[in-house]
Amino acid sequence: MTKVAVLGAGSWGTALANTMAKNNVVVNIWSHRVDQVDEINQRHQNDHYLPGATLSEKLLAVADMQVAVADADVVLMVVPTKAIRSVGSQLAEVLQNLDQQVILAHATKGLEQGTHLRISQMIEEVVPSENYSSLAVISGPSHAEDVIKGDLTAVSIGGTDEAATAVLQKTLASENFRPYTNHDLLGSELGGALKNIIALGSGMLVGLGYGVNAQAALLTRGLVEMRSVGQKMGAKPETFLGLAGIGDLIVTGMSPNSRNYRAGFAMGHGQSLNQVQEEMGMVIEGVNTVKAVYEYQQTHQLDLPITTALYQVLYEEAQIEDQIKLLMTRPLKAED
Ligand SMILES: NC(=O)C1=CN([C@@H]2O[C@H](COP(=O)(O)OP(=O)(O)OC[C@H]3O[C@@H](n4cnc5c(N)ncnc54)[C@H](O)[C@@H]3O)[C@@H](O)[C@H]2O)C=CC1
Ligand SMILES: O=C(CO)COP(=O)(O)O
Repeated sequence: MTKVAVLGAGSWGTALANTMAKNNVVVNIWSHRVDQVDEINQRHQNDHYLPGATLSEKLLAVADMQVAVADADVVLMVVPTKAIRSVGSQLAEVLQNLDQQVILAHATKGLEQGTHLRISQMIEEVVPSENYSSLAVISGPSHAEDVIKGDLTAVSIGGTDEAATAVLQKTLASENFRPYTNHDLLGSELGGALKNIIALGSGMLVGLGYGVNAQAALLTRGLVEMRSVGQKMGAKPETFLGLAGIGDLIVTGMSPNSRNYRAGFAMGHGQSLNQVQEEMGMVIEGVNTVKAVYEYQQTHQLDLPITTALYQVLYEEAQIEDQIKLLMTRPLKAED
């Protein structure tokens, strides 16, 4: 029987671990917080992150990473981007101590500040290659809040090792949860990271009172920006037409369950970024990703007007309405 260690017990780590536990996969979920470990094991809840949800009694939470990872076939990292290096370094030590090799996967959607690296590139820098047989990503349209309720969901699992992505697929698949595999790890990671930028903008539009025409325009032109960044970084353009691209853009850009959309919505209503971040209590990945992509475009001859507008709002105190006006009155051009 497959054993999986999920590292990170926020909303997404918990929802994925719970999906696997309900499939009779042996799952240990690691959290660095003992109170959270107790809450999951004793009350089968993780109330801060998934209020009202009852978790599978088969899901075991563990505070010691070495205990969680021992004998695991798969390690799935689901912490925010800014924690990937530190959790990855702890994992490296554990795998070295255990002299163990695993299938290594992650479900994190961001880019590193400063380096603009993808998550798998950061993992490669901190975990010795002898400790994992392959790397994969779980991406696609999947809010934890909907998955935990059993709402129908399809995700994509990107990775070049078909045997490994098939193992992940099997651990997650159910009548309600349908994972597809693909070979484009890079594009699947980027789709998940880049759509958060556009979701922030979509929330802002709705917060300001604009309608679905405006949202459709933003999401469609946003997809063009996602694809240009993706192509520049080496992704397959067709990945952006799949679950990890347009699929995730739709769910995150339209649903109030999205943290990025909600953050944008609150800013559209006049709240400051600081207020929004304090009140959310969960990671809003798009805020850092906007900065990483804005910086990347400066050195890579890209034209990303939506990303630039959002950077101005989030980092240069520009007014959202002024940026919308600038976007709408740019020189007219062909749709390419
Ligand atoms: N929430 C969702 O529906 C989805 C989230 N994701 C992605 O999954 C990643 C995680 O997101 P969420 O679960 O929503 O985040 P979250 O904010 O709900 O939880 C993050 C978890 O990571 C832990 N953590 C933070 N820093 C840590 C550190 N230094 N060491 C150890 N643990 C640490 C926190 O204690 C918490 O348990 C993000 O990249 C997000 O974009 C992807 C798909 C769906
Ligand atoms: O990636 C997600 C859904 O697929 C989650 O997005 P948020 O982080 O905006 O909630």
